[in-house]
Amino acid sequence: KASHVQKKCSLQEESLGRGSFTRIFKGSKTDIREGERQNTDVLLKVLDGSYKNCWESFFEAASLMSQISHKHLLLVYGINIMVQEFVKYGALDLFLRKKQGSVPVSWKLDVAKQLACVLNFLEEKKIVHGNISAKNLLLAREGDSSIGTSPFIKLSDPGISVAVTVALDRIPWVAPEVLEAPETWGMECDKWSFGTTLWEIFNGGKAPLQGLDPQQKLMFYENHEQLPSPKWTELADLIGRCMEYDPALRPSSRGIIRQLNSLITSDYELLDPGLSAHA
Ligand SMILES: N#Cc1ccc(Nc2nc(N)cc(-n3cnc(CCO)c3)n2)cc1
Repeated sequence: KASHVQKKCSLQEESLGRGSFTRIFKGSKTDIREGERQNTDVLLKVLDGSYKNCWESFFEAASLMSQISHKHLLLVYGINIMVQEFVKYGALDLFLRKKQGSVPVSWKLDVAKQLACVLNFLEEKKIVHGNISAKNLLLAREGDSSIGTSPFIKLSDPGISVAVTVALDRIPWVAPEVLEAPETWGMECDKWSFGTTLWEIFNGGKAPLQGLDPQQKLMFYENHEQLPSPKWTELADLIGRCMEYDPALRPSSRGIIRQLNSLITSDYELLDPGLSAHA
């Protein structure tokens, strides 16, 4: 198992001065190996915003240095700053927990459909995301039915690949076959995670299998268990089909979109609005 090496870079506020195109800061990185913590002083060179057009050569130089080593050559630990667009309302799981179930079913279905659409896009490009979850769905627009605006989500980067982190803490998002044989996993693993994310969306952003320790989580897969079904049977069916232990039985993204559309047209919410509150 890849040892769970956790890195944290803390950054001193004031800069130590300026390089030609960069600002430099003193920081420290903390590695945790076999449970013990090692602090290392680091120097962070950040490219000046005004020179952003020369970031290619900045990265080229840095990556060249990180590929060779010599006792008189400066060690480059990594090029580890990713700059993302700031998404206004942040991660969906936290948003749903804050909203405490006051989010209408139609809002949740809209978000589920948007995720199914981007899943379909990735499937057509033959790209496996590998880390679909509510915490990796970012809410760019809150959506307010009273003024007729709908939510808008953005799927975040997969982050560190599953193989690197201890996949156990990714249960029940990581597909079972990925734990079995990481090299065999393919498109279907994103369908499994889609099912888990659907479950999160309709359970107020609660983390599934919370409180289970890694051993118990492993048993959940060993015993081919399923997450507790939501009351809405059509939704439970869709989640169950996505979280099939046999990858070949999981629906295609087009199948998922079709089934979601049929959910939307069903008059579930009209039946008894009270019901949908806790769907
Ligand atoms: N209160 C608040 C609040 C917090 C954050 C954002 N915005 C934003 N933009 C991004 N590009 C990425 C993330 N982000 C959040 N959690 C993760 C890790 C899990 O994916 C990534 N958050 C907006 C509002």
